[in-house]
Amino acid sequence: MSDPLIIAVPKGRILAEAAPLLAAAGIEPEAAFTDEGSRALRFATSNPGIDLIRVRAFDVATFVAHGAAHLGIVGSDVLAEFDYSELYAPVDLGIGHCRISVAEPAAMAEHDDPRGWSHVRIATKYPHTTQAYFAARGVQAECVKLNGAMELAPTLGLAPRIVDLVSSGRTLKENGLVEVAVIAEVTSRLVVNRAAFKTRPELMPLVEAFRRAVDAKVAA
Ligand SMILES: Nc1ncnc2c1ncn2[C@@H]1O[C@H](COP(=O)(O)OP(=O)(O)OP(=O)(O)O)[C@@H](O)[C@H]1O
Ligand SMILES: O=P(O)(O)OC[C@H]1O[C@H](OP(=O)(O)OP(=O)(O)O)[C@H](O)[C@@H]1O
Repeated sequence: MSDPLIIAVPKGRILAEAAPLLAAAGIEPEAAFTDEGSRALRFATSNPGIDLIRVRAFDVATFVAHGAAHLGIVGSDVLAEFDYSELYAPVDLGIGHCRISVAEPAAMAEHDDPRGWSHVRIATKYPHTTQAYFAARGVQAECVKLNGAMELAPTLGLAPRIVDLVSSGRTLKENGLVEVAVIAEVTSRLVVNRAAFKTRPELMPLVEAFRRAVDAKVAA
């Protein structure tokens, strides 16, 4: 028998939305998987041919692209930032809905015209996405890379604008910022390592099981 298939799932907010989809696709992980207190990183499932690993959202793409995991669940924000050619993203899972946007202090937005920008300094976790977005508009973007709490950057003078994920808008509001442009809508995708897809025949029915689980959720 070949080694188990490894599915990489991000810890954090996606995990709660992903768990019912995994169950609907016939993957029942051991209880520790959804226990935030557990320090384990690899988990058995009801299927002896499938194990789950719980990693940081950005690392899901890295594990799958390098073939260390065969399948993964990852936000389209992460996929766009890395643009790994080894990843095939066949199913939009319809979870993790948000958008990636440009934001700035409310007072600045009152007399700011994005059409007049020629050079911008941006604090973000997404420097490639940011540069590509602005370059397509003829604007040079200088990025300051942060891993979180981007919203602090404008008031502390690190960068006047940020590019970050927005869902309810509450984080921006509570930090005195407003959204001035939407770069892209974001949902989580099922990703597969392209080489593994050719060599592991069990992957195709698994991808189809996820597709059916998403269709059933949409129809419900
Ligand atoms: N507010 C949100 N609403 C909906 N989906 C979100 C939201 N924020 C993030 N996401 C999605 O969830 C993924 C993981 O985000 P999360 O905030 O849990 O990670 P993180 O805290 O940045 O991760 P880490 O702690 O590993 O750095 C994102 O890549 C995105 O696709
Ligand atoms: O528009 P909202 O509904 O307020 O959501 C947006 C926030 O959600 C994400 O952060 P998260 O809560 O995952 O925390 P993080 O800073 O640890 O990534 C994102 O980075 C924003 O800060």
